[in-house]
Amino acid sequence: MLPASSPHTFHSYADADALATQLAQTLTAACHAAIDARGRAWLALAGGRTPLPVYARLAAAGLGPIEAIPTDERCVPHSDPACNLHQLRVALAGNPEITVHPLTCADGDPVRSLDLSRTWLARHPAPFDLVLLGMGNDGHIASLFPGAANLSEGLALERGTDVIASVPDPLPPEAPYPRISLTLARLLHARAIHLLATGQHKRQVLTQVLTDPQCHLPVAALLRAGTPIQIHWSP
Ligand SMILES: O=C1O[C@H](COP(=O)(O)O)[C@@H](O)[C@H](O)[C@H]1O
Repeated sequence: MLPASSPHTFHSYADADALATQLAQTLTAACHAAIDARGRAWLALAGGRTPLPVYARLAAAGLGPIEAIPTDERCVPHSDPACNLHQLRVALAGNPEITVHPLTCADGDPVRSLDLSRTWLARHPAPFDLVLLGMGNDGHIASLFPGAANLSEGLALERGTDVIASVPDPLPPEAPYPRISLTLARLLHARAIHLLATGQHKRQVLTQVLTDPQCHLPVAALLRAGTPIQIHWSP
């Protein structure tokens, strides 16, 4: 899957269950190392459906203090099942030592949410101990969508803006909402970065990105940034 010169590592699993078990062990080990070194683990965790079994396994592990934020958020109320914060908190609820902080206001208002997330991230500048990213069928990562008007701001590699508000164009039918997203530069400010994808369509997207230099999907910007990424895939 990867050219010999690639800085990345590709992990292929027999099925989604095996992927979730192994990836949860990897997250657990990273959290233990961070807690031993710095007293807490500091994570950015993908939203969407694919990582939820990983989070359920992580919540079941004996860990220590973990603070996390979503990599991105849908601008909906926190009580809405489409809210990444909501899903993360539900999946991690079994472990009271894990705190997930919001990127948005409780009502999901995009303008005030951008202000909130910028202020909050400015106060929390430490590199993430681990970033777990998902990927959409359209090659988006976090909420950095191919058709967004301000995508270039979100993908810029110079540190400056930690978070952007954007509107996917077209809106994805499964989650048609304005978004708040960490920028690629902020996501790369991390000790370890993992990318999670399941299914044949997402594998084709990854293959295209890794083999076609003319492919300019957001996930391509991640994989060409020069930072080693651990890619996890299963059917
Ligand atoms: O909208 C989003 O989509 C991606 C992928 O989600 P999945 O359900 O296909 O796993 C996700 O990584 C992102 O955090 C989320 O907001």
